Amino acid sequence: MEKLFYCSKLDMTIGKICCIGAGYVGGPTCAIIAHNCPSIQVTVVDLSEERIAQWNSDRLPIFEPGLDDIVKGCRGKNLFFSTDVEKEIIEADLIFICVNTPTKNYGVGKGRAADLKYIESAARMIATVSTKSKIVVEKSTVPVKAAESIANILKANVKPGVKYQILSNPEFLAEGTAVKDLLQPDRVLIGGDQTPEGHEAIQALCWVYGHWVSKDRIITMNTWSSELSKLAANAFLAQRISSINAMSAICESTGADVTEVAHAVGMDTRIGNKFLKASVGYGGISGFGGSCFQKDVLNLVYLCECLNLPEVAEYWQQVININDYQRRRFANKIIESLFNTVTNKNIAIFGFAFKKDTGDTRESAAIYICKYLMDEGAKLHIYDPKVEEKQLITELTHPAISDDPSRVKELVTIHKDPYEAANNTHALVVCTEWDEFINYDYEKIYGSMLKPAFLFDGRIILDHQKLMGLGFNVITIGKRLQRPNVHRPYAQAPAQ
Ligand SMILES: NC(=O)C1=CN([C@@H]2O[C@H](COP(=O)(O)OP(=O)(O)OC[C@H]3O[C@@H](n4cnc5c(N)ncnc54)[C@H](O)[C@@H]3O)[C@@H](O)[C@H]2O)C=CC1
Ligand SMILES: O=C(O)[C@H]1O[C@H](OP(=O)(O)OP(=O)(O)OC[C@H]2O[C@@H](n3ccc(=O)[nH]c3=O)[C@H](O)[C@@H]2O)[C@H](O)[C@@H](O)[C@@H]1O
Repeated sequence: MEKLFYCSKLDMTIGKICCIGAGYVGGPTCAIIAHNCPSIQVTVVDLSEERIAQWNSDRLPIFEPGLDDIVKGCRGKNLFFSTDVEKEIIEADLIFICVNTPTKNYGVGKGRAADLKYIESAARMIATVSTKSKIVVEKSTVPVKAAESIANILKANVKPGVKYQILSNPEFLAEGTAVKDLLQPDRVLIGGDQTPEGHEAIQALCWVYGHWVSKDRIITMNTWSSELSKLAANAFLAQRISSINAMSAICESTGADVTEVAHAVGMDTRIGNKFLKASVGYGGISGFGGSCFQKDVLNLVYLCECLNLPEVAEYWQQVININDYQRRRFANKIIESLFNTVTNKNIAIFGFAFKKDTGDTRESAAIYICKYLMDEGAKLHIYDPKVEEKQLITELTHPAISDDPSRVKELVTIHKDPYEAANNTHALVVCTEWDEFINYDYEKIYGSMLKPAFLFDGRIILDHQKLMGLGFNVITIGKRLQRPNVHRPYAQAPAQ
């Protein structure tokens, strides 16, 4: 049996880990810890009975390639899912706070600041029930100095003999590749107090990750640097996507091809090709989606404003503005191409998840494309291989998307088969880069559509020349396509 890590300053051994929040991060992260650390008992708790029941069932609440096998391999041995939040907190030596931190939709900072109410309630719960010392690890993405608030809540309510150390350990996994990202992380980041007690807590968490991550990939620093590094990393990634999307607009007006531009730029080793080529291929449609980029960049903008750094806030706000612009631009292009009206036209939507290999729809570009088309009265026929019907309807009937749920019902049909979705439509819009879309029988699809048949490839994944050969009018991002053998001169700059 492995010797467990003993923290002399807190007088405890790391034998039990509890994770508060059984979501996209808490579930996979703890499954990987349990898989790699058989001597540690890991329990993931959540207030949602439905979510915990799903984690304990054959159908996990989230789709992540490779996750099923890992969960099934350790569930019931050293990995548990429970709604008994209090009991698990009491027993744990180390607690991950992995709750959601959405953008605030009320009060001060509405629409920009991170809503920390779930973090605070988790911290208060720990403070209320703990009867022994603990290391509390902030894994949720938070504004800088949030760990200080957690520490203040814990210390203000501390029981005699109980001590706490607070660490920041932000998560960098991406959905769809969570298992790979967790098993082979680029880096694990741990921030803590620069005191002997803080260093020991940092070492305890390094020991946990050290079971499968090599030492040179585990970096430690002060808490505030760690918190800011997470926001900075997401802001840099989002900025790259907005940069290439801004270029895509120039490409469409000049005859340049954004794929070629991204290739040329990305060959510079100082710049690198990641999140450039993909941004054209994956994010081209309408900028970035997903639960985090927008929320975290907005969170950074708000932080800058609070710190009285308006120029810095404005700089990062532009990343969001370009993303919004890209979304709108693509929807407008669909409407313009369809002879400036989509009212009562049938439009097939291929893909609703915010990226491939996930069923997550949060902030998905497809939601906004659907919204803009529904606003114009288009009839949508949606197909996604992983998104559940209930989830899809919840997104489209959200008050920010539609103020009339009955109208959504009238305009939207959800299909289980892509060929059915495309049948009798005026246009087909690819919104997610699912691999299966590449190999469909487009000849069959073309044959079943109304003519002229339009195909809008928002992810730049299809063979455009082949599709045009079949008869489709193909429109994509960052490139003007010409029908084979048809000569169209480039647009000239407007006359002075
Ligand atoms: N989704 C992602 O790919 C990534 C997310 N993050 C960050 O990780 C955090 C969690 O994100 P997700 O897992 O996506 O969120 P999620 O919404 O999927 O999961 C959060 C869970 O916490 C539960 N919860 C909230 N308050 C609770 C409480 N007091 N007690 C027990 N359970 C509670 C909710 O019921 C929910 O199931 C966020 O801060 C996010 O920014 C970081 C990296 C990647
Ligand atoms: O904090 C988070 O939540 C996570 O956010 C992103 O992960 P995720 O949102 O799951 O997925 P990404 O692969 O980053 O894609 C985000 C969005 O950007 C788009 N994208 C991605 C890459 C690209 O080059 N261009 C582009 O538009 C995707 O289509 C998607 O809509 C980061 O990649 C993770 O490191 C981070 O941990």
